[in-house]
Amino acid sequence: MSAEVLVVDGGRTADQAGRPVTEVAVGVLIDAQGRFLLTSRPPGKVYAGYWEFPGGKLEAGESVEEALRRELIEEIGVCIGPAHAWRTQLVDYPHALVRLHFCKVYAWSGELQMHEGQQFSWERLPVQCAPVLAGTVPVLRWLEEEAAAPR
Ligand SMILES: Nc1nc2c([nH]c(=O)n2[C@H]2C[C@H](O)[C@@H](COP(=O)(O)OP(=O)(O)OP(=O)(O)O)O2)c(=O)[nH]1
Repeated sequence: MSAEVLVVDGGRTADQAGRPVTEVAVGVLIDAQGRFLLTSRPPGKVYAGYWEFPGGKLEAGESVEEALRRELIEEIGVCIGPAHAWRTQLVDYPHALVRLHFCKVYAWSGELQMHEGQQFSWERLPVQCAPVLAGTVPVLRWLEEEAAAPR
């Protein structure tokens, strides 16, 4: 868990009093070869074309795992098995203050289908996709740290 706020695209202060936090469930899908899935943000969304891990906002009453399961069916056509809560990161964008709940996922069913016009790529470190969304960059660092010192 990171207590720090990552401030992106602007000089806002770290004082977030009164700003609503949007909760976001994010899946780090890891395949049998140790690769992880990145997808590009669809046309029409903020930061369109930037690469990220698939996921989306929690709806009212949903848990992170429920939201992630719904979002991945909607966005990439797969039904995930267990979502293992991994790290959280608070990110202050101009458009929103978001709390990203990153989960590792090792099992899913179905074939990848990009339902929103995204691109996808199975990646290893260092990633070949660019640009990577600012709120996604810390995840690559965490993966590097784990690769250097596996638990
Ligand atoms: N899915 C995802 N979102 C991320 C990552 N990193 C990061 O900063 N974000 C931010 C971008 C957005 O502000 C927010 C996700 O919101 P979104 O707009 O993609 O969610 P959504 O699919 O529910 O969108 P919508 O229903 O409003 O169209 O989280 C990441 O790795 N994956």
